[in-house]
Amino acid sequence: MRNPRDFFKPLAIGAPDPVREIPFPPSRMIHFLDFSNEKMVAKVPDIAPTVDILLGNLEDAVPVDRKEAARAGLVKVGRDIEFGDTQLWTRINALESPWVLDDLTTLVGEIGHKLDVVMVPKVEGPWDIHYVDRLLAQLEAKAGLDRPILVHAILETSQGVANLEEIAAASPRIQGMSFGPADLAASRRMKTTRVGGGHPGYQTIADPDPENPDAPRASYQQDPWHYSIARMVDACTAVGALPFYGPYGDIRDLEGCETQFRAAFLLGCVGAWSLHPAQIAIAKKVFSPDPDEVRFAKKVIEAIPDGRGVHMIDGKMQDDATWKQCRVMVDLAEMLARKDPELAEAYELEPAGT
Ligand SMILES: CC(C)(COP(=O)(O)OP(=O)(O)OC[C@H]1O[C@@H](n2cnc3c(N)ncnc32)[C@H](O)[C@@H]1OP(=O)(O)O)[C@@H](O)C(=O)NCCC(=O)NCCSC(=O)C[C@H](O)C(=O)O
Ligand SMILES: [Mg+2]
Repeated sequence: MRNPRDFFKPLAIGAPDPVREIPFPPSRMIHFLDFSNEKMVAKVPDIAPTVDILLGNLEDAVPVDRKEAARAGLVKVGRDIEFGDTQLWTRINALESPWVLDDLTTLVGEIGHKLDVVMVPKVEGPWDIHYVDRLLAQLEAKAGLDRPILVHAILETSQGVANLEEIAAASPRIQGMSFGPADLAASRRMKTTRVGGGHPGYQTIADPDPENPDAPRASYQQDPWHYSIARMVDACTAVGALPFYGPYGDIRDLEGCETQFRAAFLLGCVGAWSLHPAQIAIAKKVFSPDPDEVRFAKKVIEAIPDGRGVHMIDGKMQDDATWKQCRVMVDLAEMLARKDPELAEAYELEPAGT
């Protein structure tokens, strides 16, 4: 095991110091784009200001014969476009693939100063993060970067989920995690062909009524991703990293997407992937707290300035712990209000610059 005293030392001579705190700017949606797709690229100037994170996807969904074009397209966009406060991420090819070395060397060398986070697919254990960590340090030193590029791990295999605590703690670069429900379902031999979301086959059923055994029994669809999301949230927040829900593949099912995103938000995720422009507004709505909840949280904080003792507010018991819950809500609202004047108004908070 590495000497714990060295955890925050750069892994290459001349590489920037690792961050001590993971930055948490607005991160409600990671919008996926294939930069070899001309139609999508044409939409970048309009889409970039509307999303919190724009991601150049190089991995699955990019055909093999367009891998290099997707990488070159991302380099061009990274060079040509100023993103303001929109983060620029990439999803590199899998570590076992023939493209990943060129992905990292090209992107860090050409647009490393613009790149905030590298998403690494199919991470199986801390050893995958250690590999990327050292390589990024070498490339950052070579490129003369003055801030480190962070790493986001995608959990897409049962081994990755089994090791997620070790993955989260593997490097100070770990920005956060998402899970890839399609790859993960395949790895676990789950019997679903869907990309995230629920399944009508995953149900609980009420007991038969002894008085009326032939009566229809109430049955409810369950969330097959609950366990994975909850574990990921704990692993990430335990190390100060950010958990995200992954993709919702049924693009036309906007209600299903909203419901899945909201369940993840409630459990602690800060955002989700958007695969199509229609999912951007959903993520924005779901991962921005509800104005009524923010109003109530502000009321609690104003009524209990020191966050101590027990109080009744609107018929509900409030104490030190509920005060912290309210702080989570208001801190998020304040952070989003600094970016979005409409939200600032909805939350009755001061927008940025006032
Ligand atoms: C899913 C799509 C293939 C759907 O595309 P399309 O059929 O073209 O949809 P529309 O006709 O409704 O599109 C309308 C216009 O919008 C443009 N468009 C579509 N998607 C995007 C986008 N993401 N960003 C910007 N613009 C977009 C279309 O080009 C149309 O333009 P125009 O004709 O000029 O009006 C497509 O949305 C898509 O490819 N999305 C990204 C898919 C992706 O990235 N997949 C990988 C991530 S999910 C994954 O990897 C699984 C995971 O790893 C796991 O294991 O679970
Ligand atoms: Mg996948």
